[in-house]
Amino acid sequence: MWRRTTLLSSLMPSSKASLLHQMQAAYGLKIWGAFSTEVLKPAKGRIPPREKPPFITFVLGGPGSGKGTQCAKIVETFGFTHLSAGDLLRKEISSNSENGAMILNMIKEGKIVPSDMTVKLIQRAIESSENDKFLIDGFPRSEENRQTYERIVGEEPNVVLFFDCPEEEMVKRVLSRNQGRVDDNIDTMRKRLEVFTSLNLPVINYYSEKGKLYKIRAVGTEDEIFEQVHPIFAAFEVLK
Ligand SMILES: Nc1ncnc2c1ncn2[C@@H]1O[C@H](COP(=O)(O)OP(=O)(O)O)[C@@H](O)[C@H]1O
Ligand SMILES: Nc1ccn([C@H]2C[C@H](O)[C@@H](COP(=O)(O)OP(=O)(O)O)O2)c(=O)n1
Ligand SMILES: [Mg+2]
Repeated sequence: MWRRTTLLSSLMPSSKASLLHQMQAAYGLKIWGAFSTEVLKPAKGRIPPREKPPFITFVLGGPGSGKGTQCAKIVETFGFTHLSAGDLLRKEISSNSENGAMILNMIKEGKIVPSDMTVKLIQRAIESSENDKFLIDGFPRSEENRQTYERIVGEEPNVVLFFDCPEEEMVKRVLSRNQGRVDDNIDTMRKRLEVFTSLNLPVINYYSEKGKLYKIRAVGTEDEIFEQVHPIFAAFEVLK
C-alpha cells in the first residue's frame, strides 16, 4: 500500500546523476522544473513498497488545544514526522492549486474540507517520506474524514491522542496565536468549536470505544502537558 518517492538522480547511473547535478547547479530551477513532474510522482514499479506499515498517530483536540505545540515536542523526543492537516491545506492555498479558493473559503467559515482532498495530501506526504512514524495532526476531524482515510489508505492508526482543553482556554489561546491565520478570529472560532463538538467528538468516542484513545488534560504549561504525553510513546518498544 505504501510507496516511497525517490530523487530522479538516484534512479540514474552515477555519471548521468552527476551531470544532472551540474546542470541543476548551472541552471537552477529551470532544469529542476523540467524534471519536476517525474520527480514528485511516486515512481511506479521502481520503488519497493514499505516493508511494514508506518506507525501512525492521530492527534486530536479542539482549535487551540495545543496539538501543534505538543507535536513539535514529540518530534524532538521520538523522531516522528509531523503532518498537520491544516498546514497541508494551507500549502494548497498558497500554491494556487485549483482547489485553493474553495479550501480558503471553507477554512474561513470553520468548515471541514472534503475528505478525499485532505486524505490525498496526507497520503502523498507519507509516501514521499522515508520516515516510518508520523503524527497526523488535526485529522480525522469528522467520521467522514475517518472513513475516507480507512477507505483510501486502509490502515488503522496505532495511537490516537486527544488534547482535552476547556473552551474558554482554547478561545484565549487562538485569539493570541498571532500567526496571521484567517481563522483566528472570534467569529470563525465560534463556528469551529461547534464543528468540533458535532463532528470531531464522535470520532474521539469511536477511538475511545476501540481502546486506542489517550486523553490528555491539556491545561498547564507546555512541559506539564508533555509529561502526560511522554509515557504514552515511551511504552512502545518499536519507537525505541
Ligand atoms: N500549554 C499551553 N499554555 C498556553 N498557551 C499554549 C499552550 N500550548 C500552546 N499554547 C499556545 O496556544 C496557541 C495554540 O496552540 P497550537 O499548538 O497552535 O494549538 P492547535 O494546533 O491545537 O490549534 C499557540 O499560540 C501556542 O503557542
Ligand atoms: N482534517 C482537517 C483539518 C483541517 N481542516 C481545515 C478546517 C480547520 O478549521 C482548518 C485549520 O485546521 P488546523 O488543524 O490547522 O487548526 P488548529 O491547529 O486546530 O487551530 O483547516 C479540515 O478541513 N480538515
Ligand atoms: Mg494546529
